[in-house]
Amino acid sequence: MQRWSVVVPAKRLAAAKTRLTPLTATLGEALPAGHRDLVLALLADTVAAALASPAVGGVLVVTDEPQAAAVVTALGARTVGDEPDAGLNAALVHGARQARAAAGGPVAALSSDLPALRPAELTAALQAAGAVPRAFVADELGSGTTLLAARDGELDPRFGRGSAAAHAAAGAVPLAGDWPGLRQDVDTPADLQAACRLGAGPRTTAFLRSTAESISWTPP
Ligand SMILES: Nc1nc2c(ncn2[C@@H]2O[C@H](COP(=O)(O)OP(=O)(O)OP(=O)(O)O)[C@@H](O)[C@H]2O)c(=O)[nH]1
Ligand SMILES: C=C(OP(=O)(O)O)C(=O)O
Repeated sequence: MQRWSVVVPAKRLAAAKTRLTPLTATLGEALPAGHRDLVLALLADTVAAALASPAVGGVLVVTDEPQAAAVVTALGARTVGDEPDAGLNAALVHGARQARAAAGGPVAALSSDLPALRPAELTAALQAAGAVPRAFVADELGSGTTLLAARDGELDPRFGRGSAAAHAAAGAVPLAGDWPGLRQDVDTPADLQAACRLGAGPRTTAFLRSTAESISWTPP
C-alpha cells in the first residue's frame, strides 16, 4: 500500500477554536485550561486515528505550541515549527515541503479537529487520492475541506472559507466516499454534538465526561 505523509496544522492554543467558547465559557475560572484541554483532545484523537491508518507513513504536526507538540509527539507524530508564521496555508506549505524532504512520496494535509475520524476512512480516502495527482475531501457542510492530498507535485493548499470550491478550482478532484468521521470537523458546539453522535475518540470523550457537570453540554 502507498504510504502518505500526513501534515496536520495546530495553531497556538491561546488563539484556537474560538467558536467553541460558548461551550467552554461555563467553566468559569477553569476556562482557559479547559478550553485548551478540549482543543488538545480534538487534536490528539485526530492524530491518533491518522497514525493508526496503514496508508499513513507518518504524521507531521506544524505548530509553535509546546503543549500541542508534547501531546502529538507522545502519540508518535513528529513536529516542525510554524514557519513562516503567516497563517494556515503557509504553515501547510512548509509542513508539506518538510515531509517530502524527510520521507519523499505523497503528502496530504488533514484538519486537526476530526475527533470521530476512523483509521479505515482515512485509508480509503488516501487510496482514492492515489489515483489522481491532487484530490480533496469536503467537510460535512460541503463548503470546507478536511483532507487535501497531493500524490505528485505541490500541495497548493487553499484552506479557509469556501476552500472546497477553491481546491476544485485549483484542479484537485473532490473525493466521494462515505466517510462521516473524516468529514465531521468541529468548529462549533453543534459540530461537537454531531461528532459525538458518530462516536468521538477516547480523549475527546474523556474530556466531555470529566467536564459534563460544568460545561454547557448535553450528551447526544
Ligand atoms: N500551524 C498553524 N495552524 C493553523 C493556523 N491557523 C489555523 N490553523 C489550524 O488550522 C485549522 C483550521 O483553522 P481555523 O478553522 O481557523 O480554526 P481556529 O482558528 O482554531 O478556530 P476559530 O477560532 O473558531 O475560527 C485548525 O486546526 C487550526 O489549529 C496557523 O497560522 N498555523
Ligand atoms: C479552514 C477550514 O475549515 P474550518 O474553518 O471549518 O476549520 C476549511 O475548511 O478550509
